[in-house]
Amino acid sequence: MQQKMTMKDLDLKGKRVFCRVDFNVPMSEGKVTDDTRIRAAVPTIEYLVEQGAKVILASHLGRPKGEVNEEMRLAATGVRLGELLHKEVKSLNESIGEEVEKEISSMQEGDIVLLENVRFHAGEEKNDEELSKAFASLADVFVNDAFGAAHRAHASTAGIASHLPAVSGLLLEKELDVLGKALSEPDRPFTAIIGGAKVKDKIGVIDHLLDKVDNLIIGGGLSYTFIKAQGYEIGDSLVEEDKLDLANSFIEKAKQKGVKFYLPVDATVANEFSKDAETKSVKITEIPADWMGLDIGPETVALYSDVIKNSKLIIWNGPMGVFEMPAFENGTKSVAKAMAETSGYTVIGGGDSAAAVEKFDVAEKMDHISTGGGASLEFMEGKDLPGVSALTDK
Ligand SMILES: Nc1ncnc2c1ncn2[C@@H]1O[C@H](COP(=O)(O)OP(=O)(O)O)[C@@H](O)[C@H]1O
Ligand SMILES: O=C(OP(=O)(O)O)[C@H](O)COP(=O)(O)O
Repeated sequence: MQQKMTMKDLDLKGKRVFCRVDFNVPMSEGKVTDDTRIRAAVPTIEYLVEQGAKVILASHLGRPKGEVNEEMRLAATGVRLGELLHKEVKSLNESIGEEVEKEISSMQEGDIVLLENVRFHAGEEKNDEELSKAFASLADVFVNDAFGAAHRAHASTAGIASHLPAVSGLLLEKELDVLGKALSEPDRPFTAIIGGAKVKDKIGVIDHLLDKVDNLIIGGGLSYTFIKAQGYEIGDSLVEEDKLDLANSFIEKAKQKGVKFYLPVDATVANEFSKDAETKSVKITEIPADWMGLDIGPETVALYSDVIKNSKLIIWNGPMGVFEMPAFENGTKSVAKAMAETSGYTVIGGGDSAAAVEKFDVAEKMDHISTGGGASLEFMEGKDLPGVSALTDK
């Protein structure tokens, strides 16, 4: 990939810096309930402050569809950032316009303002030229540190980059570095674990990873499409009937490439989709007709844990079962534990897997937890990330 300019390539003293972060964090009753993404942006913000920049932070929160939504204001993230930095962060209630310009014109070096949710403007998600120019007019330099939104070609992630010197922030750089190295020069054996609910969302990533890995482990709801494709009864388990041929073609591709393709050998099945359902462990070839597979079974846990422990590099994306319900958390919890115990380099591909390692208290033991779910998936599919390609070439 073409090398992009970073913050370190520019003299930022006294410069107005429009820094796009991803503060799209979970909130409840107006408070931030998980500040991981805010903490992940701190090194970049501290660097900008140390360099004497005037720091103008911008982010989206939720999907307000181009309208002001009181529940999606960013002020609470500004409060949390202020606590983390021990420094004032001034939250504004607009992201463009006269008031914003006035605030910025009175900023001193090292000051920080946080613009309002950029998705309150319909032009943001449309990557509107006028809005991109309006953002650019507020600053001298654009820093993109929003890895979580790097797969979106929006006005504040990509559009603005055509109008200013555009460089990567430290978080964006680190994410690209870790994921990029993993895919281009992996330590072997290299294992990818793909779980979650839908095959259709993971087609690209499975296909691309089959060109790279030594072992591909499949778990979660999407495994039943593979099991059915192999001719077995899966009862009421999740299935995508139109993806059966594709599932078999992946198994075939793995064979041709010499990739070991692991499917569950047993499952925890339930008589209904409920936390209070009746459950039992069965061989994967013996799922009763009216039951559904909601987790991998104990033999699969042992098999997958063994592969994880014998790998030098492991990338994990997607839970092994319905881990939100205690009756079906064992597979995900055990994989998380095996990831914590392996001496291999462990990478968590954001989203639900990141939530799972937090939930099972092993986040500290992972080598890299990506702040982007969709973004890391698209990266692992080999796709171009618009928030990165829009940056200025070195
Ligand atoms: N066996 C299963 N049956 C139904 N849902 C499952 C199963 N295993 C995992 N899930 C669900 O998949 C969801 C996570 O999917 P996610 O990783 O976001 O990817 P996807 O894009 O495939 O939905 C979780 O909410 C989890 O409960
Ligand atoms: O939370 C995000 O995506 P993710 O859950 O896939 O990591 C990003 O902030 C992007 O948000 P979006 O999917 O509304 O564009």
